[in-house]
Amino acid sequence: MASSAVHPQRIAFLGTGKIGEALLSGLLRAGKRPAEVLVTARRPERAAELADRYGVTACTNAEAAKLADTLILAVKPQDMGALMEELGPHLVPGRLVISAAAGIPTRWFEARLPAGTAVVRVMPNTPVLVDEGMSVISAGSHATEEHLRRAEEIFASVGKALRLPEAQQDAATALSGSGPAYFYYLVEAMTDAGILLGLPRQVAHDLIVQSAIGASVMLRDSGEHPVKLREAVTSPAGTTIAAIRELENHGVRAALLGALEAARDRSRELASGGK
Ligand SMILES: NC(=O)C1=CN([C@@H]2O[C@H](COP(=O)(O)OP(=O)(O)OC[C@H]3O[C@@H](n4cnc5c(N)ncnc54)[C@H](O)[C@@H]3O)[C@@H](O)[C@H]2O)C=CC1
Ligand SMILES: O=C(O)[C@@H]1CCC=N1
Repeated sequence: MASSAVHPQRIAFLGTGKIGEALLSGLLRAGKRPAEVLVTARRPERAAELADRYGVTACTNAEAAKLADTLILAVKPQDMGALMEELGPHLVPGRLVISAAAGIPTRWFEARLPAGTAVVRVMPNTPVLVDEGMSVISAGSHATEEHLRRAEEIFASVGKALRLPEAQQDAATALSGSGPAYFYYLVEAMTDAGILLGLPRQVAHDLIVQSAIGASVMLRDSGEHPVKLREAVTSPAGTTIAAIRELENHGVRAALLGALEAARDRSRELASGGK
């Protein structure tokens, strides 16, 4: 998925933690020149470490606001209010502001930035680290087609990028933003099950991870509905149906419906940078 077609513009990451660094590394892999990338962090040692590791330039939020054409905001929703206070007075008109924060709507940023600032809301996920990210992109009220294309160019360089109406961002956050965590959780639980069945931990891990990779590639490439793929594994009176009966008895399908609803609701609660 990585391409070398990233726009020759200066991009700043404000708050370069887990997702910020994942995006930064992906963008550099995709061909973005380190000289065109700025990073900020709360702790100066962290910014210096990133500058050292990636060859990018560490700076303050105020400097980033003046120097960068595109600012990618990747602090926690709870820290976004403080970041806006630092940025607002320094932001030069004409900049593109991309927020990766869960929950916070574009209108919240527009109310805190110079009038007319283009804001794009993006929900990426951590597989951007391996160029298999899923990023959902929505325009704020001053973002033009050109701004959306610039955001798409950044996120499509590290996986898939999909435009959706902003009203669907909280749902997308529950599905793809948090999604990788659900799969890791399943792998962790199934590895424990392997240990219960007497396998060494590493063997159990390898069996489950390769099964997950095989199943993912089939889901992506076969064109078959997941039900069909599952039916092909489920032999009459066999082992798989015995396991599925247990999953149904424990309400795993209902638990997933409730879990994703809870994630969507939490995203909504974060709308005002809430606690
Ligand atoms: N981790 C994930 O999988 C995803 C996270 N997000 C969003 O990305 C944002 C960051 O999440 P994570 O990377 O998980 O959190 P994190 O805590 O790893 O990263 C946030 C970073 O921002 C820094 N920071 C806080 N205030 C700052 C300031 N004023 N100036 C400069 N740096 C500052 C923190 O020191 C920290 O390093 C959140 O808004 C989250 O909703 C979105 C998609 C996926
Ligand atoms: O857990 C969170 O709030 C962030 C947003 C999506 C994934 N991680």
